[in-house]
Amino acid sequence: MGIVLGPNRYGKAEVRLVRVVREDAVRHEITDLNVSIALSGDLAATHLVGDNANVLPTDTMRGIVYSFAREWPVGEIEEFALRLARHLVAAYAPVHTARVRVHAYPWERITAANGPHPHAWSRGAGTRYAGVVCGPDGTQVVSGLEDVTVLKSTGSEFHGFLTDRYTTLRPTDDRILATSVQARWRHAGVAADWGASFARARATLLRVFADTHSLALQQTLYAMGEAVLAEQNGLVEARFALPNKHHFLVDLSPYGQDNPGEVYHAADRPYGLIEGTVLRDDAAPALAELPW
Ligand SMILES: O=c1[nH]c(=O)c2[nH]c(=O)[nH]c2[nH]1
Repeated sequence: MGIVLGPNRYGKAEVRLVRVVREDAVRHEITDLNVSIALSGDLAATHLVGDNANVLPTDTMRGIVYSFAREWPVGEIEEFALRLARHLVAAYAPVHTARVRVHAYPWERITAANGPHPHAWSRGAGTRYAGVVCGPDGTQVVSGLEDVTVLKSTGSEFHGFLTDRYTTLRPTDDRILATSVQARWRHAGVAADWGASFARARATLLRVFADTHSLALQQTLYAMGEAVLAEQNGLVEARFALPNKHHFLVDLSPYGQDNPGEVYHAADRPYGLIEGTVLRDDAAPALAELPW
C-alpha cells in the first residue's frame, strides 16, 4: 500500500479582460470577460519533487489571454475559448488537456440625448457563458447563461406532494414562481453560429418559462430543456440549476386584513435548488473534463 498522486489540474482563474474596439475616435464596442484556464497533463514531477520543467506558469496563461485579445477580435466567447484551448494543447507538449471557461458580462449603450451613446455603457442583466475542453479525447463546447432572474406572478401551482408528520407546507394552486436561471447547453460540434444560437436559446428559455403553466419548478426545468433541444439540432444536452426563490404570502390577519395573493415576503434563504439534465437519448456522452 502506498500514497500516489491523483487527478490534478492547474491554471489561471478569473482573468478579467475588457476589450475595446475603436470603430473611430468616439464610437466603441466593448467586450467584458472573465476567463479561466485549467491545464492537465504531465505534471507529476512538479507535485512529487518540485521539478517545474513542464509547468507553464499561470502568469503566462494570463499573458496569452491578453495577447490573444490584442491580436484578434475577441469575437464570440465560444470562439475565443476554442482558440485559447487549442493553442494551449498544441504549443506545450506536457499539456494534454486544456479547459477554458469564459463568462461575459453584458454592457448596453446608455440612451443619451442623441440616442444610443457611442461609448457610455450600463451593465445589463445576466451573464453569458462558454466552456471548452480540448484534449486527447476530442474537443467539446458548452454554452449557457446565468443570473437571469425570472418571475411569474401567477400560473404556478404546487400540490400533490408527499406528506408526513414533518410537512407544514400548504398545497397551493396559485403562487409566485421565481428563479435565477443557470443554464448550459452542449453543442454537437465545434463550429456554429455561436451568437445566433445563444440568442435563440436564451429567448426559448424565457418564452417557455413564461408559457408553461407550472405544477412544479421541475416540470418547468424539463420543458425549458426540451424546447432548447427541440429548436436547435446542433444541441445535444441541457443542464440547469434553478434556485426556487420562494415568495411567501404574508399573514395580514393581525391587522384585520385579508391577503388574496397580493402581499408577499420575498425570502432569501433557505431556497429549494432544482437541478436537472435534459438530453437526446442518442447523444454521445459529454467528455468528463468539459467545464459545464
Ligand atoms: O416547484 C417546487 N418544487 C419542489 O420540489 C418544491 N418543494 C417545495 O417545498 N416547494 C417546491 N416547489
